[in-house]
Amino acid sequence: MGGVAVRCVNVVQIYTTAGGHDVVALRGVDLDIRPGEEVALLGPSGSGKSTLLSLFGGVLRPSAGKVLVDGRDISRIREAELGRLRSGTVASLLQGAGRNLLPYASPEENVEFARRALGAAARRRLPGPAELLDRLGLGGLAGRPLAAMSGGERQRVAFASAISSGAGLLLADEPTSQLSHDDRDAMVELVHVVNREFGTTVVLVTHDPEVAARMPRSITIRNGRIGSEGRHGFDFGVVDEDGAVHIPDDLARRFPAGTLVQFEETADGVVLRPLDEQGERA
Ligand SMILES: Nc1ncnc2c1ncn2[C@@H]1O[C@H](COP(=O)(O)OP(=O)(O)OP(=O)(O)O)[C@@H](O)[C@H]1O
Repeated sequence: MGGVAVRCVNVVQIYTTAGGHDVVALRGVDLDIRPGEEVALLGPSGSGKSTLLSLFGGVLRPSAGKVLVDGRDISRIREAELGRLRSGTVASLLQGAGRNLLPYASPEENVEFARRALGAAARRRLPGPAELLDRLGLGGLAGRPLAAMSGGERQRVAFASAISSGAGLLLADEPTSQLSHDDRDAMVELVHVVNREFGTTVVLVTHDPEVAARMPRSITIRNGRIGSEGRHGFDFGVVDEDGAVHIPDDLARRFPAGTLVQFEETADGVVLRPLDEQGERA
């Protein structure tokens, strides 16, 4: 199946509300996600995470800048190609997706239903429902109607159905938010299994720091911009196009807005020193 790359170049997204007001949801996002990467998107409510997912999924076109999915510029491609991208390249898993499955059908029948639009060549190339469920470690659910399953089990079947058409990019919007701790952990493990088995690129929105910590890369969106990145348990600032770096929250409390700071290069790096009102070192 294989994963696809996602690239954002100075992406701006502006919504116009019914009242005619403009809301700037993204204010210049630069981002590269390599094929097969697993990325968590974090950030406060309203920071722009779902907007970014909608752009990656070809549901929105950016107001300015470029979004490239598998090398295709979604602001330029025609509607028909955008439709193919949405149904073939991208799989989306929404919150509570398990509720939207066929309740009296088995997992195999649900996966088969999700594959109904596939052509003959894709059917030959991709694993069938039973093999897919086995490879995802969900073979034990086979044959049981969904109505007899727990919410977590149904969500796992929804996950299998979402990726069954061979998408190279999986977009998951808070897929663990309504799950117990055990089901949440099983869902995160399923993300890793899909990534390992098929090389799928995964972008997962979450408010749960424990979920984010279990992804190899996490990106925090703040106020429509990339605020920081975490990799393998370490947090890093990200320099934007204007040379600005977002100060981590714990440091920002010590440097209220308007604080004068001096940058001093040392042998070890750069030191940031606050100045007092007289312009002297505080
Ligand atoms: N269709 C829309 N029309 C107008 N404004 C919108 C629309 N969709 C989102 N917004 C606004 O854009 C900004 C970013 O919203 P977005 O849903 O992307 O944030 P989010 O980080 O996903 O939030 P949450 O964690 O609450 O889901 C917010 O200010 C939101 O109110």
